[in-house]
Amino acid sequence: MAQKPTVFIDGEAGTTGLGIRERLLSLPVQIHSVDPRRRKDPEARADAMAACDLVVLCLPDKASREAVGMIDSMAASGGRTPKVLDASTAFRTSSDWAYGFPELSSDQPEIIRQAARVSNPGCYPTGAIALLRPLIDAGVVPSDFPVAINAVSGYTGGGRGMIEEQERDGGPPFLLYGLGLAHKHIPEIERHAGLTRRPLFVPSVGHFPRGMIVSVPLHLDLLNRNARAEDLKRILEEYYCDSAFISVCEAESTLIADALAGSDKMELRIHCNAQHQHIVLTARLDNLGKGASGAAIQNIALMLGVSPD
Ligand SMILES: NC(=O)C1=CN([C@@H]2O[C@H](COP(=O)(O)OP(=O)(O)OC[C@H]3O[C@@H](n4cnc5c(N)ncnc54)[C@H](OP(=O)(O)O)[C@@H]3O)[C@@H](O)[C@H]2O)C=CC1
Ligand SMILES: CC(=O)N[C@@H](CCC(=O)OP(=O)(O)O)C(=O)O
Repeated sequence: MAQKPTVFIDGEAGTTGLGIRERLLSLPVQIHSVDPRRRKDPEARADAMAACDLVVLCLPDKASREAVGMIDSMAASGGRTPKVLDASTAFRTSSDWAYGFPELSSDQPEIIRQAARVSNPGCYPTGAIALLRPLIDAGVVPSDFPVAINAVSGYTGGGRGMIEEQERDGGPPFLLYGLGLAHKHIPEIERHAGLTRRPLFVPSVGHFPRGMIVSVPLHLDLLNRNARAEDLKRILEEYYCDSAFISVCEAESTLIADALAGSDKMELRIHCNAQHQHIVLTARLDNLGKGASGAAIQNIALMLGVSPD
């Protein structure tokens, strides 16, 4: 029997690392771990990287950059190097990294399959890009449209620090943040949605563990091609008709943010008031599911050429 490919998760004990580890059990791969006491020891990590086919970086941005530096040094000294999937924000707009959103275009799965380095999308960008990219590609939303994006995330989006804080102290019921209007996900959304004007982005966090809604309000009469809500819905339905993870659903009068907690799926909706020519596009997902570990598993399967047992 052929040997199973090996995967090392650097940051295995963190929120995203644990989610990926759990989901890896569904793939025919072998997990290579380091002794937990040496999990931050560069030598132990370098040995693990040299021994595996794919390393998944589930680290803060700075530590991710350092890990990629270690792999670059291994390559420079002629060593065997693993493929890399990075969960941080560090390389999501780098042109020499593939963007790990298989539903981005029909070419994207093959791009990911061939790539040595893939960046896993951010949780908020996953929702925003899924809504906007098809409509921009279709020419309905102009690429320079002044887009404003609102979003709410469960507190696990803030990693271990925020989880401990919210679970220890109760945490505020709802908190608007990123009010300097310079959230780290804005360049990623702009680039991969195909926008040429920087979008406004206002994130928030609620006192619930996991779940997310990303909303994009638009004035229908400012869009191209006299588009109606039905046209936008049809564009999204055609774009995602082959996706096992993204579905286009009927509008609802209310949306509960954590309804997809524990799932790797994402639901897109178009809410419309035709009389006032107002629409709101919404994406609902689990920030730790399709927004992190679920997407990582899709990418790992493509990068290693494996599928669930
Ligand atoms: N949580 C989420 O919803 C999402 C997170 N991400 C991204 O994934 C990455 C990880 O985030 P998340 O899992 O939430 O964060 P966590 O804080 O939960 O986990 C990070 C892990 O990395 C470890 N770590 C930190 N520095 C080093 C180092 N130098 N060497 C080895 N291990 C190290 C931490 O250990 P210790 O705690 O001991 O410091 C911890 O176990 C981040 O870049 C984040 O932006 C992406 C999508 C969604
Ligand atoms: C609630 C919360 O704090 N969320 C995080 C983003 C979470 C995340 O997943 O960011 P990456 O995908 O880029 O790692 C934040 O706003 O910085």
